Amino acid sequence: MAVTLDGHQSRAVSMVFSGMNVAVVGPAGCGKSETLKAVVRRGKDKWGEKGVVVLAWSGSAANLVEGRTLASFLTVTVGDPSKESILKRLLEPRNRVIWSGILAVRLIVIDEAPTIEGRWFDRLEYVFRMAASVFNQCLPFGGRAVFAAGDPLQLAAYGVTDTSVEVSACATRSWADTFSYSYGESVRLAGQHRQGSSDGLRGILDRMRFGKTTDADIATLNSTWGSQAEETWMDFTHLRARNIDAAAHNARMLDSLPAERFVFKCADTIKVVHPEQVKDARAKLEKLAATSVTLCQGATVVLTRTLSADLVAGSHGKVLAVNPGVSVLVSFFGRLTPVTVEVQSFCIKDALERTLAERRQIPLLLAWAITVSRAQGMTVQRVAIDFSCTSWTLDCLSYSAISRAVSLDCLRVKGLRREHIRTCASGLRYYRDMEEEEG
Ligand SMILES: Nc1ncnc2c1ncn2[C@@H]1O[C@H](COP(=O)(O)OP(=O)(O)OP(=O)(O)O)[C@@H](O)[C@H]1O
Repeated sequence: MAVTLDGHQSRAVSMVFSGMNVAVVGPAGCGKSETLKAVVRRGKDKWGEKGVVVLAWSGSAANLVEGRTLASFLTVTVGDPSKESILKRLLEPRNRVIWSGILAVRLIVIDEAPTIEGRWFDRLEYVFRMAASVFNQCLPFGGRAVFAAGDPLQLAAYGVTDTSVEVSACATRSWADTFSYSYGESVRLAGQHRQGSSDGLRGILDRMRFGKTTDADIATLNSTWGSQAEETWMDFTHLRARNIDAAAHNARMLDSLPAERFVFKCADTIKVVHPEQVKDARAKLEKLAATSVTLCQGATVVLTRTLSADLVAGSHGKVLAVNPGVSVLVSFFGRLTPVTVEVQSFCIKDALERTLAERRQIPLLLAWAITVSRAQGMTVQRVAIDFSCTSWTLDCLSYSAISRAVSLDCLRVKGLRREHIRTCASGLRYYRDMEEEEG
């Protein structure tokens, strides 16, 4: 069910339909993704399904908003081609139908935009600009409506740091052209919908975001772990910096359950033929759904795909029963009735929605622990983070992790030290420049 937007969210939506490009930014939980969903709904009402494209960098972020990855939209299945070579390929006669799909797009919607590398944002902008009439080629994205959402003070694109040559999408010239001057605006959302203000978590996060964490904040967060053994919080999701650490925790927890194990093995259909494309397709399928998922009764799982308006990707629950290879009965936290989750099809498609590769797999993963990257964009009802068990060197990683929680009550933190809290200079610069623009 759609939420009722607050004043800032509604204003951002109205701006898009009055002809402005809009980038909504703001802290975790201020409602950027909900605003994005409202823009998509209204855009589809106005321009139809084909008139709106929803994009994100990672498969998991795209899944959360029922969108596509940038690379699949641009039909780049291999390598790191230049914007000119992407355009050249799209203009080939064999890609005529894909090109006409791009021509039909009137609204481009991008979630978690700061996680996109600058060069990929430039490529997307260039392709859309070249797909416009010659009179509109001087306009960003060829004059199409553009809406982007994300927080430059959360996780940046992979490999993008303050000293790297590559920058995040929001530090590019094409971003500035799209969302400033007379074409658009960067809009800061001021609501806070994930964390209530009552128990102090919101204040702690506000300070952490700008590198102003106090010793008292660190002590408050570390005091949430208490003296209980972590095994007593079976419904808490542990967040880890790296896949390998999340997998190790899940394996340990699975071993502690006495129930019979069931392995869901994926079934792949690959429709591309070139060996490099096949390799790339397999790597992308792996990001959408695991090769094999081992489950048993009592396991904590996360849904990796939105099944209905009130059962969204990121929902956590406990396995009640397994129908091997077919379905899993899950009791999702906060729902009275268990849900049967069936094996689903995960596809990599080209710009015209033609399937390049398909993986059939159960849309569930063991979720005693997940990575912060996978959790980005999610609200996680109960979060546990042991900072002493993995490395937390990435900028903004600690903030991105802790901000998944809804309150101090629903958070367990251990081993947090000042050096774990890193902000990102380019993110700080983004907000400072915005303030200067706003006067
Ligand atoms: N206007 C609203 N009224 C009620 N709930 C809302 C509203 N806007 C957002 N929410 C809820 O608040 C939570 C956080 O919202 P959302 O995911 O849109 O925030 P976000 O800014 O995208 O967060 P993040 O930066 O972590 O991705 C979600 O559970 C969402 O449904």
